[in-house]
Amino acid sequence: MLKILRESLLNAPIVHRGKYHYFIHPISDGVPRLEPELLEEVTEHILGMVSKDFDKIIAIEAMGIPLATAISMKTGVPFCIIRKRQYGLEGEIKLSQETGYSKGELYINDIFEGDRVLIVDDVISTGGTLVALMSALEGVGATVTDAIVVIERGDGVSRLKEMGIDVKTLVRIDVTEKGVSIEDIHE
Ligand SMILES: O=P(O)(O)OC[C@H]1O[C@H](OP(=O)(O)OP(=O)(O)O)[C@H](O)[C@@H]1O
Ligand SMILES: Nc1nc2[nH]cnc2c(=O)[nH]1
Repeated sequence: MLKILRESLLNAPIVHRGKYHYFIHPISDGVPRLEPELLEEVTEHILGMVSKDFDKIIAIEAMGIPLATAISMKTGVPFCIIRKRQYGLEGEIKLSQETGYSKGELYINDIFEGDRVLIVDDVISTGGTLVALMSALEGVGATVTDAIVVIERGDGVSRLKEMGIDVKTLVRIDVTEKGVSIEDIHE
């Protein structure tokens, strides 16, 4: 299980963003090319981890989008993208996103009180993005049925756990200048 994901992570190149060792992988970057077999392996696995019914899928721009598209087509459930662009629609919510290597704004549209949402994303690292997103969704009155992220690095998952938020991941990795190593994989 997750054989293609495992192999592709072990072959991922590393680049430096300041002091941050940034791995490059089809699921988190769309580079090298994302083969349909890998997308199929990962999205099937995500669906096997879902614990409750949901009526919207939420994906964070950019690399949550291929995951949400594939899950939407498999389930028939629509997806909303949390965008880095402001639209100025009524009810739009602005979030500040801070990762290990970037800062910026995200905008939520078309999520309302009572929505039952599945969050999917490619990577969790510091957890900053999900902390901001979860608190905004709570403010709206939406219920997060599951938050599932493919690749985990750093302490984001434990940081969210301390706040009472459970995030499921498929694989936990460590990244050094030499490359990616796999610490734990959800078989
Ligand atoms: O746990 P954190 O430290 O908050 O990092 C996780 C975020 O970093 C990546 O997004 P990025 O802003 O790089 O966007 P991308 O999908 O456009 O590459 C990833 O898609 C997560 O949204
Ligand atoms: N592609 C990629 N996305 C990330 N998001 C948070 N950390 C990383 C990383 O090292 N690589």
